Amino acid sequence: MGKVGVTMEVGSDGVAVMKISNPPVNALAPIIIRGLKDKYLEAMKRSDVKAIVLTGEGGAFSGGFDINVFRTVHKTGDLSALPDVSVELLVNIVEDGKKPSVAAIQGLALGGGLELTMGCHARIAIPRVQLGLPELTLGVIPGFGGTQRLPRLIGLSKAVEMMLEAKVSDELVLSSTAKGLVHAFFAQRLTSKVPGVTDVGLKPRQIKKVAVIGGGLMGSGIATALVLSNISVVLKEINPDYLQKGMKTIQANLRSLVTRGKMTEDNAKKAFSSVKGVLDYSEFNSFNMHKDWQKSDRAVFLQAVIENVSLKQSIFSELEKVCPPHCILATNTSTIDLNLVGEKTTSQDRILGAHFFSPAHVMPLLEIVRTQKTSPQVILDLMTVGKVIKKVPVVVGNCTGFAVNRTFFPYTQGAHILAHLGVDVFRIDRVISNFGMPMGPFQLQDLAGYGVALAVGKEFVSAFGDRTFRSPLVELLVKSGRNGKNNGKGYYIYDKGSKPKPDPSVLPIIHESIRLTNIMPGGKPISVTDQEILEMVLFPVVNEACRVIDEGVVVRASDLDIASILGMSFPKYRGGIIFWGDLVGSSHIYTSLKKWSEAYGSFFKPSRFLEERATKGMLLSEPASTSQPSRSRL
Ligand SMILES: C[C@H](O)CC(=O)SCCNC(=O)CCNC(=O)[C@H](O)C(C)(C)COP(=O)(O)OP(=O)(O)OC[C@H]1O[C@@H](n2cnc3c(N)ncnc32)[C@H](O)[C@@H]1OP(=O)(O)O
Repeated sequence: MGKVGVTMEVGSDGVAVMKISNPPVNALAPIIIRGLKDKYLEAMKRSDVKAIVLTGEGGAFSGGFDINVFRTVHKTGDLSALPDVSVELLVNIVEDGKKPSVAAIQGLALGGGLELTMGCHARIAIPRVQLGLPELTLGVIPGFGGTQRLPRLIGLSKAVEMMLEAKVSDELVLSSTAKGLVHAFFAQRLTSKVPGVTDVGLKPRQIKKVAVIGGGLMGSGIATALVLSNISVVLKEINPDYLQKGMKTIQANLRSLVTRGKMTEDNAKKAFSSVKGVLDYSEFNSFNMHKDWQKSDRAVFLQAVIENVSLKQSIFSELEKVCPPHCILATNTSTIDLNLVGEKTTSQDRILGAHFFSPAHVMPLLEIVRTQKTSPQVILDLMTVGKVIKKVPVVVGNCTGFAVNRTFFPYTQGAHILAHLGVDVFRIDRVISNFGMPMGPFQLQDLAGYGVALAVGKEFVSAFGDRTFRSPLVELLVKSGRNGKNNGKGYYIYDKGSKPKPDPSVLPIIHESIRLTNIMPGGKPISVTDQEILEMVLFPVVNEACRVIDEGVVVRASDLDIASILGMSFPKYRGGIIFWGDLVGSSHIYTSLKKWSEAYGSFFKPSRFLEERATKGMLLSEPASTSQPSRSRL
């Protein structure tokens, strides 16, 4: 770890080279800002200094203002922790200074880092530097004068305006949006720290090749993600037709990136040429035998076949016979128990789940599911593959639905209960999308297809029967010839080229389901506000998230925040499901759920963890005290 501070060396030519040092990205922490001020004042005073070159240590200029300070301000509400950089340092000292400053940029200059360069009198950069003002992604605006200088690159006469800017910036720092986004920034980085895996001195091994078994929607999406990051793929299918279909899907995925200007034709061709289609395992035993490979290199065998336990079991048994013993055996599954999948092998230590979200080459989350037997090295290796292919890997324990699907199964359930209590499905969808989800639960069901809803529903009924709402609605929809977006008819009508439109002809089917389930109190629709609709859909999700934390399915509560943002598109600016739950307050969530469980049944019953947190007035995100027995599945 380099020394944190600002250094200055004055050459015989009268140029003072000032270097910001705060590894890894030279964030502008208060100590750096103080250092800059001191060194600048010294440079201005010294007669041997004629000009200043401002740069950063270790290959980067600066990644911007230290985001940890925002966190402190969010905790305390005290804005005085924010130093006055825009006027005091940049206008009065740097810009107004009598000696010229040149910013020498390498690596990156982001946010406050870039604004610092704008305050200098000139800027020089090496090619391929990363420049940007990403403040909005944290819910704040460039607060060091960047909004003024960037358009004009001059700001002396605009000092007053800049101060007003500074005022808006201060207000935004305290907004719940900034709090949520800053939380998400750190929560995302924390997912890469997994106790017992990333802190025990293990080194990730290079993965150069992945065999993907199954070229359906998921398999071809995963293969696309891999070749996009230069990992070569052997795609195995069971017959030439399926194989050709899989290869075509990969090609189409790549072509759509070219069409959208995200990659060049040449690169797409190169990527496609690193997929090899095969129909048997004959190629697999030569994996890791390549002459260029180090002993420590590994290959991953990833099965992306349909959710069928015996099929997954037999594939792993076959793989165990044909592939070298140090290869990793992963399976893409969204719900199936991993202990079961590995049961018929003696390779449990190298078996783990790689749950990609569809479309796999687009969605950023990779849920890595470990069992009690998976070795830390194998987990670390798959985390590394995840990062290489630009996913955010979140390591979770084994249970039905793992972290994301399990936490979110009550989302659709709550919406269905409301519909059967007589609340309009389109109103429910509107309320939920106004909250910030990209679409409501009914439209989401249309998008995922009813086959998925029925299959996943069965898994949850058998695992969590005590809190599953069973209704015949989806079956009735299928019987009436609807299959959601797949066939253009669901709760909504899907006409090519136009937005989904609510379909009034679905209402009689819903009424039939209401009649069959008969849960409306006194046979009459309940009357609820939009706020109650929101809470009746989302509080059960928070409740299940509490169980997931309590059972140790996730390393820490904030991992669920990231999993909910990246896997379920929970609004990032709300910080994730647990962060939002804490903003709302465990006590309000608990009392509401209790009231609804008395009125509408056990689906709403508050979990033990929620009850305890509410009673003790503790945050849901607070780690359990060490005196409590560990129930971890990790
Ligand atoms: C008033 C001003 O206008 C306001 C501002 O300047 S707000 C800040 C604007 N700057 C930003 O938003 C940049 C945020 N940082 C990033 O996008 C990325 O970290 C990056 C592109 C700089 C580097 O990415 P990458 O190489 O993948 O490394 P990454 O893991 O993200 O970061 C490395 C470490 O630096 C930390 N870090 C990065 N930027 C930071 C910052 N601005 N403040 C504090 N810590 C920061 C990360 O938390 C991480 O810490 P960890 O190792 O303890 O987890």
